[in-house]
Amino acid sequence: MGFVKGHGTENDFVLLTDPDGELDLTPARVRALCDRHRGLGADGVLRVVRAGALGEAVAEGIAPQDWFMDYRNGDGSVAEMCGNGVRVFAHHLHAAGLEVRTGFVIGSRAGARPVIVHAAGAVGDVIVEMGPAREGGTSTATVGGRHVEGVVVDVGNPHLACVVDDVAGLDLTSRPEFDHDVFPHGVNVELLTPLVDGAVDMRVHERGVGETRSCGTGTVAAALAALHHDGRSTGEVRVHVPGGEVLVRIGGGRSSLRGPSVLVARGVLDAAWWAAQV
Ligand SMILES: N[C@@H](CCC[C@H](N)C(=O)O)C(=O)O
Repeated sequence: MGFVKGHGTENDFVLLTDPDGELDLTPARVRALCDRHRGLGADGVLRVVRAGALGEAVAEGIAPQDWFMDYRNGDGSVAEMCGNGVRVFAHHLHAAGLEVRTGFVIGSRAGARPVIVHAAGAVGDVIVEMGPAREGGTSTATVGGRHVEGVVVDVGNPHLACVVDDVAGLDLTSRPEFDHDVFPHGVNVELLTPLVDGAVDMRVHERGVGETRSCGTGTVAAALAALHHDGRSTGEVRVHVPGGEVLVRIGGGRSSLRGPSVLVARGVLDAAWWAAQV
């Protein structure tokens, strides 16, 4: 079976192209692929499948012939959406000749995500319409022993985006403690600086992964929290993450994410190794 390895601002993925949905992608196989010692190493897996090939019902705005991003976290869990993943997914579709249009829809469990591919060369450049970023009040978490407060944001997946004064100093080695009544299915926790000259610095602890070098949906949540902290509800924010920079726009009940994508390698999984990972 062929694979592609890629990343978006160093949030890295293994892509498995499975148009007809034939792959038995078990949690154990996802964990093995993502393991940085016994597998290829990645934060998550993107299965590239036609929406119509999925047994599950897909959301409004997604046609059976659309490509669907079946996203899995490195721990094997399923997540609704991945903003960096969508950009890498779109880049891969172009590079593999599976899509020739520059503007098209990618399906996700959070709904249809229209993309525009501005470049699909060595470094891709993709804008994703991320849908509404819904604010749901405030909540708290404990991060490395420190109490933090943040904005609850639904970007299709759950986030707690916290403006703090020392992003670099907080310990994200272990999973933040959070309010399970507010986040019954877990949460991605972002730490960010206040908005200065239209930009913030952000770090993230991702549900199902750990600290990663970027999280696209997290940057949208962070932009909303930064604007909120600045007394605004709309605007454009450059989000600096350890793995690079993305641009988020929020306004008119919608959000968009623009950023790079890199396809690193193409290869073939060993059939015996794959069969042993059940
Ligand atoms: N890295 C992704 C988000 C992946 C899913 C997340 N860990 C979750 O469980 O919700 C992104 O770029 O958005």
